[in-house]
Amino acid sequence: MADINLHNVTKTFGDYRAVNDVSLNIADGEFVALLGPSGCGKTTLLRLLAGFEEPDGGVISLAGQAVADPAAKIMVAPEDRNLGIVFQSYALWPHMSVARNVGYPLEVRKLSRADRDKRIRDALAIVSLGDYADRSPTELSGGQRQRVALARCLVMEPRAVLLDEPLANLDVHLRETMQQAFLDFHRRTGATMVYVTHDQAEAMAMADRIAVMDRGHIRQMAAPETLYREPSDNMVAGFVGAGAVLPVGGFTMQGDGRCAVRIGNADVMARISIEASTHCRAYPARMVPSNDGAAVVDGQMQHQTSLGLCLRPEDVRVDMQGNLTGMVDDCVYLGGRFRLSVRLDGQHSVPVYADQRARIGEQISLSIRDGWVFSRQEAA
Ligand SMILES: Nc1ncnc2c1ncn2[C@@H]1O[C@H](COP(=O)(O)OP(=O)(O)OP(=O)(O)O)[C@@H](O)[C@H]1O
Repeated sequence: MADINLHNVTKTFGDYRAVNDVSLNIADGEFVALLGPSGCGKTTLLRLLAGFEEPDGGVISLAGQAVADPAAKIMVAPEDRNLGIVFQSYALWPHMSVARNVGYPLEVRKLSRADRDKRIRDALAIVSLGDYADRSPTELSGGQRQRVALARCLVMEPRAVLLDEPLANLDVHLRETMQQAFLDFHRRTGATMVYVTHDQAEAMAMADRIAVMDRGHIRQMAAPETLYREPSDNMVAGFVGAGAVLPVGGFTMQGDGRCAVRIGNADVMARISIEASTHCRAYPARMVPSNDGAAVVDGQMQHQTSLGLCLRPEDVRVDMQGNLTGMVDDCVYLGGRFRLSVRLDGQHSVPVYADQRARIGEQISLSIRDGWVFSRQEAA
């Protein structure tokens, strides 16, 4: 298995930059998801890794060795990169048994019968299909077929496995089962895996780290919980997890990476990104004493910057003593609890989990116990 490195990689179709100056490092054995809306460049990035597309600029390396570097006229062919690739369509031969499908790449490479049989047995065991070796693929479910496709790429002992929306054709229930199958596969093989999806729940459930893509750029690459709790910008905050972003006019630092922001008539305590706090401190700042005697800094926005407060449903509570009030816009039963959408100021809605159903139009009090303040300015 191998680490994967991309340095300033660009791919243009006509005058459209489908992949725009992307740099990222994927560690040996890491499971990384490429996540983003349709057309953001995920598949193009995967195809560049696989060698099906040639970059216009930048360098792609596998295990420290350049496999694509136009400036140095290096372009290693897909079959020489030794990568396993799994697509949405399983591409199994219907007239061959499961075992023969899995072992076919080894036949092509003229491995001995004994060698082939052992590798096929091991690969089928890893995807829990040992008992299905003699079946035809037509006698398998969609999830089982996808596992055969995984086993087939595993017999080649690839340096990494690239997966392009492999669950897109499966129903919701099977997708969940298969997520677990992919996780088991990853744990058992220690394979480096790059997984393309536009489904954030799928990416969050499986990946060690997620690269969020938008219009050819990587907006943020981080562990799922970091993306969720500390999105770097508006696009990531909106795309990953349910939540709301409220505009913030200014903040008061509290000295422990937290700040107070004014929402309506209430002060809300929130965590703040270093970028947002330093950017605003560049503006003439004022040291003022806080109630407990610690020094605090008043931050105000520069004109060209805007700050956002990202709130997740678990940050907000229905609270009779809460100092915010709003009107219930929506109430959805999730099983065990309700998710409300509450409009705070006639303009901005926040998500809230509640134990009880609320009436649409009802006025309720809320308290906010956490949030994340970030700079809403996005890279071009
Ligand atoms: N061979 C091509 N020729 C011209 N344009 C292309 C080609 N391949 C991709 N594109 C364009 O590049 C952009 C990125 O496409 P890509 O398939 O990488 O997106 P994606 O994020 O995988 O989307 P989806 O989730 O819908 O598959 C799109 O605007 C697409 O139309």
